Amino acid sequence: MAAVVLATRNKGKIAELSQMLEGFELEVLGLDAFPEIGEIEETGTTFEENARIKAQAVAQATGLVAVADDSGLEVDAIGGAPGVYSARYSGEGATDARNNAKLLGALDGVPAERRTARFRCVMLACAPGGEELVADGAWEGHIAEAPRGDNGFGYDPLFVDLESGRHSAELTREEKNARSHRGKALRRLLADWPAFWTRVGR
Ligand SMILES: O=c1[nH]c(=O)c2ncn([C@@H]3O[C@H](COP(=O)(O)OP(=O)(O)OP(=O)(O)O)[C@@H](O)[C@H]3O)c2[nH]1
Ligand SMILES: [Mg+2]
Repeated sequence: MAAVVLATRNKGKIAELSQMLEGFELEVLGLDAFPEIGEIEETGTTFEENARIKAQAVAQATGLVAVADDSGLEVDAIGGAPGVYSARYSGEGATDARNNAKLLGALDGVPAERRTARFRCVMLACAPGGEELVADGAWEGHIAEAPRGDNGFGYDPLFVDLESGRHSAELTREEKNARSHRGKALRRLLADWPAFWTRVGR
């Protein structure tokens, strides 16, 4: 069976992507199968640049097609922050809890109608020869005043889905994948996957 490696160490992403890739004729490997690959520094200034950095590094190190996801939260009232810095928003040793606390502090006093936000994701596949396939997705919502729900990861307890009014962390994995930035990006990537796979000679 054809193999791809997910170029991420984020367990939340791996769980969501693995579920969506079930049923495809693909062996999906994680970075834990390649302990020799160290930390990959995300030096880009856009989601696409960072996705490319991660996918290229892993494709070159493994000789396999690698799929990277670079994603983040854009909050309008604070100029689109934390954006590409979402994972590192609260600085050195950032955790989801500290990132969420910092975000609530930054939005202190901002009324509900100005708390609009969206998640963005760029999904990028890279072959060892450098050929690539890119897709993106966005998910509109707003930032609540207090967390709710236990599912998901990152800012999911604070992010409210525009359509359903539910916090992302209240959605099941299936419900989140059906509407999320990551779900949209992956479905777009998979639409062009057969042609890409032929092009890279797999
Ligand atoms: O509540 C959330 N629900 C989501 O669905 C989601 N998607 C992204 N994010 C945030 O954006 C960062 C990505 O940064 P990121 O793309 O660099 O990933 P990461 O550093 O966590 O792992 P890696 O893939 O780089 O190894 C993450 O850590 C989160 O803070 C999310 N938060
Ligand atoms: Mg990262």
